[in-house]
Amino acid sequence: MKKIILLGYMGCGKSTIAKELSKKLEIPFVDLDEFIEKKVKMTIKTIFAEKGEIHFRKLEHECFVELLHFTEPIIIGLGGGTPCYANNHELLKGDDVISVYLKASIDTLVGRLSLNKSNRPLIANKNDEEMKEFIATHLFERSYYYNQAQHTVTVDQKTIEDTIKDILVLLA
Ligand SMILES: Nc1ncnc2c1ncn2[C@@H]1O[C@H](COP(=O)(O)OP(=O)(O)OP(=O)(O)O)[C@@H](O)[C@H]1O
Ligand SMILES: O=C(O)C1=C[C@@H](O)[C@@H](O)[C@H](O)C1
Ligand SMILES: [Mg+2]
Repeated sequence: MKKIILLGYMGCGKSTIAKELSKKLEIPFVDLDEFIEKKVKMTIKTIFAEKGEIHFRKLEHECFVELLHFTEPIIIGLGGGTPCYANNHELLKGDDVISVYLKASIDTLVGRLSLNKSNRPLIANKNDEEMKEFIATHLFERSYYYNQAQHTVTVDQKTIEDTIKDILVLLA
């Protein structure tokens, strides 16, 4: 069984969808952000604050490669920025992986992230208006990398179940 990789902007639902998909397929789920946190025994927030983003991106790449070397099937939920650094987008195209971009509109992302931003260092200090502008620009810059995924599933106005169904169709 190939490794399933879910990717997309912060708040698109990678962790949520991966957890549910993991239950359905009975394949373990590894969240890259959590894998990094366990490995270095620091939260992402603290890594950014104390070591800086460049250090985080290096760690993120190393951990992503480590997960791809696991021999057993796994579902990997990437960090929001993972495909956009260290040529990680090239790793989305291998024969041994199925990569799925969970595509969310700016409004969907702002709606979800405004409720829960304190642990997301890139947006933690922004109000809703600033966040909308930031996400619009950032999503535009990142789309090239997200679009390197083998598949795209749109998540706007869909329940978690709807999105899972769309992914299962791709995997069938
Ligand atoms: N299909 C959905 N419908 C409604 N809410 C959702 C859906 N998917 C996720 N959410 C909600 O959106 C929020 C963000 O989801 P989640 O944390 O899974 O995103 P993420 O892509 O893993 O973000 P990050 O990159 O920051 O880790 C959560 O509060 C979650 O409950
Ligand atoms: O979009 C990003 O660059 C990030 C998303 C999160 O998943 C974390 O990996 C971190 O907060 C950076
Ligand atoms: Mg997540």
